[in-house]
Amino acid sequence: QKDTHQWANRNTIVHLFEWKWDDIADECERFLAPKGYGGVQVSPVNENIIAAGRPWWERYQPISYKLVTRSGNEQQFANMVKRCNAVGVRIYVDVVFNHMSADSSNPVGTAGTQANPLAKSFPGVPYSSTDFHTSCAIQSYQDANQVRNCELVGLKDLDQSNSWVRDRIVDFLNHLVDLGVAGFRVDAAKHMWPSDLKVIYDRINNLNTAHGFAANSRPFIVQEVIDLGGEAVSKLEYNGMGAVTEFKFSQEIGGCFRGNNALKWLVNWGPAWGLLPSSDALVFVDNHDNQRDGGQILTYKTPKNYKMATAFTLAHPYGITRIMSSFAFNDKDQAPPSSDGQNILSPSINADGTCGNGWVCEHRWRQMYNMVGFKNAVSGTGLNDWWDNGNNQIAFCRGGSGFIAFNLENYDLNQTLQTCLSAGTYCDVISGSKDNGKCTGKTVQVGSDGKANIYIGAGEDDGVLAIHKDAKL
Ligand SMILES: O=C(/C=C/c1ccc(O)c(O)c1)N[C@@H](Cc1ccc(O)cc1)C(=O)NCCCOc1c(-c2ccc(O)c(O)c2)oc2cc(O)cc(O)c2c1=O
Repeated sequence: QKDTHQWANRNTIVHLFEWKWDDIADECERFLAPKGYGGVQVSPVNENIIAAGRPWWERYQPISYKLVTRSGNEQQFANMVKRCNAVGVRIYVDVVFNHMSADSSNPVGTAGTQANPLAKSFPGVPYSSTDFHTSCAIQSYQDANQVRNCELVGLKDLDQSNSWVRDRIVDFLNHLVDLGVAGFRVDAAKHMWPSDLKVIYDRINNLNTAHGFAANSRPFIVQEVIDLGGEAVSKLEYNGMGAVTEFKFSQEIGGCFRGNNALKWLVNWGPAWGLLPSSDALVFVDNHDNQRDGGQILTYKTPKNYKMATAFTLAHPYGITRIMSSFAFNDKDQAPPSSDGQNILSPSINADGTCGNGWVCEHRWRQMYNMVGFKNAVSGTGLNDWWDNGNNQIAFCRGGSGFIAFNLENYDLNQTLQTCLSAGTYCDVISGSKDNGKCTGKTVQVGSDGKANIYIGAGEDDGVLAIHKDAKL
């Protein structure tokens, strides 16, 4: 089921990776709702293994479906969902039900539950060995059967065709729907049979009307399918049942905004690039996993290019957009910020609205939240009036509601361009904001012909200029 977002013009999701429930609730009220974010993807809510050094990926090793993690307990989770829904910010839960944890000596979970992965014994659910596939290692991603029926890096592989397993998963998901969540990000969907997933999705209840959802609303499902081509399993096996993470988006947009592929080629950005149909594609510049992979993927570590790629992602009509909000890391396994090695440290909020305590809070960067406002302002329009200089300067309109220009050349962009906007004075929402009736950054004068002089210096911080109807003086 593909459910249209509750608000056609508030549909950008932010992944508040590793944030605690109480902090997310605060962020919904003080920042996300006022800035027009539509939803939050939260880290896994179910009990996970306690691994040495508390690496971020320990949350992807389930011990049970008890709602107790380092982000908080069930009461705190329920409270967060209630507070965020109350201000129109939806909650999407990262659910891990392809597998349970990998082998480790007498592991304990974040709710204090014991397990014996070697014996495929997880009494906290309970699961026992008959609920798992016979152990085999995934040796080839060219064999679709191995990818689904064997163990991903030693993680005990649940058999979703087994009715006991299906019941436990459905109960887990329906418990979350009852608490008011709007949908799910299905981890490692590639490793589960589409037919089994379909049965499970169809058994999820309609969203809880007590939380403001219209009657008969279906959960919004995003399926994590890492498919860059060349594997036996295809993203096209999953996009009939819900949205799918489009990793090719990340890859290609990184190449373009690193300067490895001219921006002018983005004129036909979308399915023509081998990407999923727009309404099926969950798109992002980086995610919690590939931001650690290096390569083409852009991250907060290269801020100018990252802001340009994010601005393009939010300005372009293609896909369902998700913003990554990270904690700073050097080592790829690094744990989220902590002052005692056990508890997660809350982000601090600086006077200028940025975060401290090791949290990057990309979603709080002006260039990001102002582009969420741009995306909301241009809702319902297409892309028109594309312009480029034949290389790394591009610009386009969104109907008569918005205009954006990019300069990735090592020389200035200084052109009179068609902005498609009505005559007047506009604030550039990249170099500043419209604040109390004035522009804190650049001002753009649009003439009665819709044209304006657009200037983006080669050395500027951001390489983008964006104006829209809600940023008009
Ligand atoms: O790097 C990691 C964790 C990565 C990871 C975690 C969650 C995700 O949603 C994800 O996409 C990746 N984990 C480290 C450490 C690790 C963890 C567990 C383990 O048994 C062994 C090692 C690592 O080096 N992992 C091996 C390479 C990454 O291989 C993983 C993939 C994965 C990577 C590429 C693919 O094309 C693909 O289909 C799956 O998905 C996971 C999903 C999980 O739910 C839990 C996992 O441990 C993993 C996972 O290890």
